[in-house]
Amino acid sequence: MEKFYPKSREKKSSEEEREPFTVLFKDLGWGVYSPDISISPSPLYSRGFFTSPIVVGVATSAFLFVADLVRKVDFSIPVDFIRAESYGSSTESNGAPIISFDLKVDINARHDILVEDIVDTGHTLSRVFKHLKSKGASSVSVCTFLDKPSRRKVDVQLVGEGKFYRGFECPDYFVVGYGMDFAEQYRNLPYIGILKPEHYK
Ligand SMILES: O=P(O)(O)OC[C@H]1O[C@H](OP(=O)(O)OP(=O)(O)O)[C@H](O)[C@@H]1O
Repeated sequence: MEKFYPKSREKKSSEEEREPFTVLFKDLGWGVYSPDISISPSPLYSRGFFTSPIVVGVATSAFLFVADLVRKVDFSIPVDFIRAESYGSSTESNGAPIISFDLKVDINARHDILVEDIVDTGHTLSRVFKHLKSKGASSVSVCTFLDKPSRRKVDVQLVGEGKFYRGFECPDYFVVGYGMDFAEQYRNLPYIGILKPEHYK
């Protein structure tokens, strides 16, 4: 199998050989995030009319990216989580995610920034968008750490003036770490790895 290593590393150690994953993105510091990802207060803020957008993290996998992202915002911003379940312990989406955990904050007439770890088939995003729209969101933007456009099955229809921000395009491998799991394992890896197929096939 083709393996992804940072260009600077030519040889893998025997320890890496034993790991169930190969490293895809290692240094997840803010510096490597796309400069496209920025959250700025509206110009009305200075006139006292500013209403902050609401950060909506998609649980569970986005929890680390949400934590890193909001700590880079230098004004008060509400944060809430929603859960849309589409994968069990399998590596394939079942194509029909359900909202199994809903927001606490009122998003009616507010601008939302939906924060995801990865957009794959687009089913989860599509379902959550529909839900946020039904709750009266004025607009919904997406901020995803990884984007796997090669696997997209449904078009991402942004809500209102919403925009699509992404950190990295992800090759078509099953990735774990930085919040992402396989059967609830590996979420706490401080980097992103490609799970070796022999561990899930
Ligand atoms: O674009 P899609 O094909 O819908 O896949 C993307 C979704 O799948 C993952 O969540 P998952 O359902 O695995 O739940 P988790 O966040 O609890 O791990 C990921 O966090 C996204 O929310």
